[in-house]
Amino acid sequence: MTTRTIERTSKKLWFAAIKPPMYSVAIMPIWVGSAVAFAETHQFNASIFFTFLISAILILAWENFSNDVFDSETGADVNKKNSLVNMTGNKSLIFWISNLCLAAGLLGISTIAARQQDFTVIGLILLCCGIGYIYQGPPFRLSYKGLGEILCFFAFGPLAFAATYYSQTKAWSNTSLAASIVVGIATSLILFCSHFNQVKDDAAIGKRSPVVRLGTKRSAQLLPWICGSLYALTTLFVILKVFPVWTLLIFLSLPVARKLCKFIGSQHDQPQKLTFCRLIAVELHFWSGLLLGLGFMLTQLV
Ligand SMILES: C/C(=C\COP(=O)(O)OP(=O)(O)O)CCC[C@H](C)CCC[C@H](C)CCCC(C)C
Ligand SMILES: O=C(O)C1=CC(=O)c2ccccc2C1=O
Repeated sequence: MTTRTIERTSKKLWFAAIKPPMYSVAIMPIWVGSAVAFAETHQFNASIFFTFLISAILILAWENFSNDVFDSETGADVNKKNSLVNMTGNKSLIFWISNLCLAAGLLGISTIAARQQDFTVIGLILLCCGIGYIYQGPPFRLSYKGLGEILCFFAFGPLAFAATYYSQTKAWSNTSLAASIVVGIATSLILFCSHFNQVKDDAAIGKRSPVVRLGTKRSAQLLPWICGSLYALTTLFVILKVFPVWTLLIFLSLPVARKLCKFIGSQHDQPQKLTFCRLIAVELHFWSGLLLGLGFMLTQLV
């Protein structure tokens, strides 16, 4: 191997370890939640929005860095080249960087609570962090029992949306709750898809992810239903007048949903080919969230 090839491979490995595209899962609840708040109240506090955004990214960095730390203790990541612990060989460094990210993220959220003189937002985010911990940390490790997708739904759906909406308005909203269901499902879908290429390693260490439990064929058959639910729920909420008609813009993300179902459906039994299927799921989450939020913004702007 030439020095350039080594450099390129190492860059790719760091990119896969830090996973920049994945951070859209922290951004979307804040974007859509704030868009719902703007559509309903015409209020938008940019400084709260950006403080929340940066804090959420830092909290997700904690979740991901500590995931590599905890997985290094169970053997889940023995074959994972892009684990930060495997790459640096320094578990305690990654552990302390993750804790630093958590502390900085929570500090940011605390400044929002202090400005509002109200502990609701920090309370909700602490609940999200608790969910993040029981997902992967000892003695719980609920992801090993196949409960990750449900936890993920609540953290990135109802809880993150309630915190975002409350940070902008100091109130609650049924529309925000409905939007959180759509975004929560899209987020859990990413986690579900990320289990296809790990199915053998997961089964070997007794990690009962939904794909291990159901098998890759039945899991792939479920995908069109999960993707379809994003569009069916949005249409239902528009018919019930919970969502404005502009939110039907979400249908523009349908080709990405189709690409995801086709890609996994045709090679569900070849896990080595599915390493990047989570990126298509991230793409679907990104476009569906962006368009849904835009739909809410347009009701005020047009
Ligand atoms: C770390 C997560 C998935 C990776 O899991 P896995 O071990 O299967 O994958 P690897 O192969 O990469 O090892 C995501 C877990 C999500 C968790 C259920 C909920 C996290 C909540 C966040 C802390 C909340 C951030 C919300 C924000 C909007 C404030
Ligand atoms: O590494 C991963 O596979 C994931 C990381 C992550 O932060 C996340 C967040 C929300 C849903 C899924 C995922 C992942 O799959």
